[in-house]
Amino acid sequence: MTSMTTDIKPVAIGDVQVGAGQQVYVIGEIGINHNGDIEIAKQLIDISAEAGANAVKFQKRTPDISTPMDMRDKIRSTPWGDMTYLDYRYRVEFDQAQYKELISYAASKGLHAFASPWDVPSVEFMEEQGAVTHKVASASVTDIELLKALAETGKPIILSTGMSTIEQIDKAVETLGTSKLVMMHATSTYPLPAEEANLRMIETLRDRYQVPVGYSGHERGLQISLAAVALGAVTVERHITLDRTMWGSDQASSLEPKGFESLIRDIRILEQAMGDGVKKVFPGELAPLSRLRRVDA
Ligand SMILES: C=C(OP(=O)(O)O)C(=O)O
Repeated sequence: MTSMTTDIKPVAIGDVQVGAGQQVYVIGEIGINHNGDIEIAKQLIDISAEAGANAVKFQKRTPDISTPMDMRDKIRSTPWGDMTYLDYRYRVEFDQAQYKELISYAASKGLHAFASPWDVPSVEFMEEQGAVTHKVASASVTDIELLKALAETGKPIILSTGMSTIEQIDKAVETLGTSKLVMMHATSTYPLPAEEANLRMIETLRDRYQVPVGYSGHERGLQISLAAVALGAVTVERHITLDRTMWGSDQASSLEPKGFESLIRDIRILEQAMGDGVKKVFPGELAPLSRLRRVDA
């Protein structure tokens, strides 16, 4: 258990409380690293369950709406041949039946499964799936129409804050409300260089909005995510992949199975190690005390 105690109340995500004093809610971000292949998605769910994660996450798009106009006709080389960016976006989407299968597969492994919907129909899509929560991707912070649709679901919302100004975040929080909000500090550089991590934002966001704050990381390695936990991050999300050399834009800045497992192992150790900040003499110190201390006071 983490020990950072504040007055900020935890937020219930399904059957799990997310907040200070609770287990860190670790999310394996599958995103689009499945490359449209349901078997890869299932393997990434298996990996998350074996690593001890709490949830897996997908990205859900209606490509006709969520793909920026100037990107649509650009030609992209893909494992399925050259195609427009818009066609590629369709190629990596799952349909309702596939999501149903993935969400129940995740549930059978004890994991929540949800998505960041990138447009209003995708909110409806994930609502039909009965998702326990929805995430706002950093790219969507300024999409007020989307945020309103998310607020209307009444579900807890996880708001990421990369590529955004504090004024844009203020407006997003105003639209979403704070009663069921978990925020995530993020910097959307892929991969994230340490000097852009700005982890002290975790405290800034917590103080400013008085909601639980986590961390969505895009760095290589584990140190920055672990430091985020030491600074009180209540949730950690990392992209995961079967193999960093696989085709796809997020694969290189993702964690492979062993890395994700090490990350969660170390997060669970940190939860215990942070303590409560109240000075005490621990039982393990008594023998060294009697052996080493010369003057008793
Ligand atoms: C891109 C996403 O998240 P983040 O902004 O936290 O990286 C996402 O959740 O789809």
